Amino acid sequence: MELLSTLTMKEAREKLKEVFAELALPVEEISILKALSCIVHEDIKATINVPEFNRSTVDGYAVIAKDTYGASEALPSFLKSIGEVAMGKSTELALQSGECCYVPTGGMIPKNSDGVVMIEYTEVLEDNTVCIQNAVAPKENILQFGEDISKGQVIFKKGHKLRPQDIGVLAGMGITRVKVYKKPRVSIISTGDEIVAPEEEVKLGQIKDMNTYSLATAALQDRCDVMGMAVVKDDLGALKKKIEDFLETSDIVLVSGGSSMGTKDVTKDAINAIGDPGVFIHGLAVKPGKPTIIGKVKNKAVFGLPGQPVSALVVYQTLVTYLIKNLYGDESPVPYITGELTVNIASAPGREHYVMVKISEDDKKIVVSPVHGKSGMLTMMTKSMGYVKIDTNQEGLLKGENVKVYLF
Ligand SMILES: Nc1nc2c(c(=O)[nH]1)N[C@H]1C(S)=C(S)[C@@H](COP(=O)(O)OP(=O)(O)OC[C@H]3O[C@@H](n4cnc5c(N)ncnc54)[C@H](O)[C@@H]3O)O[C@H]1N2
Ligand code: MOO
Repeated sequence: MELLSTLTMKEAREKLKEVFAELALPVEEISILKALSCIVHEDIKATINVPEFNRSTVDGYAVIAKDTYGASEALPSFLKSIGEVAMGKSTELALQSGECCYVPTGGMIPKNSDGVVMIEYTEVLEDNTVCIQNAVAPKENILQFGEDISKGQVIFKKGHKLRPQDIGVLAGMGITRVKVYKKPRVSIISTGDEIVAPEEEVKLGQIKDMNTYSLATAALQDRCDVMGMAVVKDDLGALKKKIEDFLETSDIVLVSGGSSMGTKDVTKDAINAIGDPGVFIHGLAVKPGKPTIIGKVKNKAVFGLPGQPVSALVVYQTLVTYLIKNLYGDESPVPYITGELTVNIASAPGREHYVMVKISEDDKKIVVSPVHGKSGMLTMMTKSMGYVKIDTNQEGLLKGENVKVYLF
């Protein structure tokens, strides 16, 4: 009997990157309001300086810093006010030594001024004299020309994922449209004679479909367009036909179930029957997720994920997300936090082991404890906040050890 090959996760990722190196996503130009979480397709350079003029960061009096040295409540400096800067207006005012000028927060600093004293440290006396009760250093309370963004500087590199603050910066430079990668199109099939749709009645021996839904929403979370979802019986012809249909509109097809070596496990044959090169990985040295299949047909990716709901989602997160990020050129690491293990966790060497864990705060420490269960129990994942990785050759982790928890 043909046995599963057992590539390590690292080897599988390298292979995935190599095989799908040509599978580039198309690019589109969209409004920045639609671009949240989109991946920037080319370096974006600043088109202007921000700010474009020296700007006060407080309400107060623009001064020549030297004129305020040593000033305090007990021993103030007295400066002559030469006027006021209006918000949103340019000013021609210029300070001479011994002079000051009122500026609102965000207002333009008059010529020769190099500091602003906050209004609460000043008092206006008669004859436009202002009593200054606090000293300021040069550049204090001023946002300098180009200090935030300087024209020509690369502000977002190709591959950057846009967040709300990034969208704000683009708007601040007058860039209202950006070139980003189009979303990858993903379709999902669950196979199994026992699987019924969630809204249908189950007979004894049948189960309601979880995987189509958990995988579709995982793909949405990865900013994919979900093109199709279907449940198919364990039938080679029917599965082949459904995969082919979905390949017409999708970049990636996910099949859950039928990935193992049972007589009814037809996913591998269905992928191979569609075309070359077909399946190039069957079996990973990971737990859960051992009977994973990966194939390439019609220059697109087809994954055969294990049917067990936890295994399907873990393989999705460790491999499918990896491919999607690669298509985007998104090199951001998987977010993790570190914490201290509350118990020993055993692991059989030979497979990289992903252990679902809970995180809590105890005595100002982050503590990590395993959530027990089997890969058929999806609630094991709903009770978890992430997973801890035990390397292939490690026999386990020890209580008190600091571990990385990859969050999901
Ligand atoms: N002789 C061997 N048997 C098994 C091996 C092996 O290496 N040798 N591997 C085991 C591991 S590990 C896993 S994981 C499973 C994966 O098998 P399949 O991918 O073929 O999955 P199925 O047999 O179709 O289903 C497994 C399990 O999950 C339930 N399931 C399937 N699809 C769904 C769905 N859409 N929603 C909810 N639950 C689903 C299904 O009813 C089964 O209970 O193989 C082991 N066996
Ligand atoms: O290793 Mo399988 O993928 O969990 O039960």
